[in-house]
Amino acid sequence: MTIVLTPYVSGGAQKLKAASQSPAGPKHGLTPPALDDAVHALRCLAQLRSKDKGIEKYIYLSMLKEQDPAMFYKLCLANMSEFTPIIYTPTVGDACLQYSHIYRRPEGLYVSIKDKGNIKSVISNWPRVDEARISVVTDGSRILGLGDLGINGMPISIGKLSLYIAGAGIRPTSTIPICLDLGTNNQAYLDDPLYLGLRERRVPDNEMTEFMDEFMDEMSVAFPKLMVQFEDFSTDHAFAYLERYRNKYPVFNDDIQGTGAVVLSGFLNAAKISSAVSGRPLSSHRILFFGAGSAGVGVASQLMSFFTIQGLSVDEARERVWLVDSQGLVYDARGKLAEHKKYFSRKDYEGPPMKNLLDIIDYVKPTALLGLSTISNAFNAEVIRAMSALNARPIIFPLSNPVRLSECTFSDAVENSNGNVLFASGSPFDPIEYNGKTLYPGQGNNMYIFPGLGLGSILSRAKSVTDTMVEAASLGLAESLTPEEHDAGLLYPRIERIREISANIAKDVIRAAQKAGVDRSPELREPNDDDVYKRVQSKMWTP
Ligand SMILES: NC(=O)C1=CN([C@@H]2O[C@H](COP(=O)(O)OP(=O)(O)OC[C@H]3O[C@@H](n4cnc5c(N)ncnc54)[C@H](O)[C@@H]3O)[C@@H](O)[C@H]2O)C=CC1
Ligand SMILES: CC(=O)C(=O)O
Ligand SMILES: [Mg+2]
Repeated sequence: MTIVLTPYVSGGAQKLKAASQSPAGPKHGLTPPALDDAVHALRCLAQLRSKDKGIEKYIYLSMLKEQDPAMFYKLCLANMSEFTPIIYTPTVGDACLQYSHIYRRPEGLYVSIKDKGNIKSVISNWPRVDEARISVVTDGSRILGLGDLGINGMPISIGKLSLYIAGAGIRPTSTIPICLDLGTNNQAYLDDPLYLGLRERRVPDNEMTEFMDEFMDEMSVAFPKLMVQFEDFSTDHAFAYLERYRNKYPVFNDDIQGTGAVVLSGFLNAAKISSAVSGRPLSSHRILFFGAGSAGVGVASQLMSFFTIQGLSVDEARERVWLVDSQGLVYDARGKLAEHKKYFSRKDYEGPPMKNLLDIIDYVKPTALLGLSTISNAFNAEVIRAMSALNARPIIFPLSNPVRLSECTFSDAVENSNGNVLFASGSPFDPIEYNGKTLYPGQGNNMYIFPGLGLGSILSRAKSVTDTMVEAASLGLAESLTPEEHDAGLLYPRIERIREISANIAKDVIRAAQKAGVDRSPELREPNDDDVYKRVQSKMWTP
């Protein structure tokens, strides 16, 4: 097995660019006479905007990032709401689906099951330009809502790290995108002559766990200051490996914890608006989850703290949550349940299986409906109308990605709720004009959380990522709305402010790490919050 790796910052074109420059300025003759950085930025944007298809824009930006990372990140930061749907969801979903076909060059670390027993030497091939601080690791088994994409999952690790760099100022050379190749059960890829991964079905769990133990151990030895973000592992493995490693290494699972944190934050802001209209106490909200996988259960667990903050006991908080999976309402009397669904399984329903979402809404009478099911249009007009009949301001969050799997669109939610919906989706939708008013959709995506959570964990040198650190990230995000954003009815801050938001979240995460006693940066313990915030900002890499 040949392992080839080159960090994307050292491509051939970049070497040519370096050769064309000296500290005193461009070497005469190696660049066009009128090349100017500010004008070139406009040229790059024009080239990007001249492309019709999302995937072409993705390829263009991917090349720009390799050739001129500073220009890429400068443009990204200046145009966040235009760039994120290209480098991240939804277009990154297409890039994953087609990765083996659009592949140009290696962009991360590929570790395969064939390397078991020899992972140390594979990792040692990673070029050490800077000390690695953050790695996003996927096994490609559940990429967004697109299923098992095998090695084609690599762009998700790359995309998340681009957001770490843009959104939290992590140095590009301190990041490692990783895709683990443990085979794939995707028959179309196994049959595809261009497929870049192992042409084998996924290995059994015991073999995977031996591999993961070796991988995590060697990573921690090779990169002692590294923080690992697990991404898009299929649900059973997502829970299992988070539990297995979370007290041993600095690691978190973005789909369980990052999603939990971002949804808690948006839910807090939505519930306050909804309760102000209905007069209903915050503690009496009733939350129906459509989808009970890693994301659904991760969010449900995080939302427990919404209720415990209002003074409910843990048992009372659990009573405010109902789960629905592909078999319908999740309840004990239904029979055998997957381990991760048991905690929220209802004990107070013993009737026949309840499958129809309208029937379930009629039974539960939810104030909030959250979709993490990958089923597009599951929240159809009737469902939205049923939620609107129950609530003056219904909370409806279709959170599945990419956008074509969203449980409903923003315009459907607005139309069928007469403009009253409190809305957040996983992938972005455009604002809508409704009755002479501009309505803005929230984007309830973990991209608001992981950059700040990662940065705070790195700067505090956290030994592990505690639940209190994740909760701090969530509450920090909820509190970061400006008065203008509140007045515009936003549930999340504008993405253009991502650096300021990430710095604030990082400060709160550092404080939580200190409280939990898992920090290893004593120099951050003495300064007050303002000074910690300034130190965080001063550590951010700026293109
Ligand atoms: N907005 C965000 O930041 C995030 C969104 N997600 C999205 O959440 C979705 C789910 O992710 P996971 O939980 O990891 O996947 P999963 O595959 O583990 O879970 C899907 C769940 O939906 C249920 N389901 C499937 N068909 C159904 C049907 N017809 N009716 C009712 N329930 C049905 C399944 O039983 C399962 O419980 C994905 O689309 C993913 O992109 C995941 C993480 C973050
Ligand atoms: C956003 C994300 O992490 C997901 O859809 O899996
Ligand atoms: Mg994910």
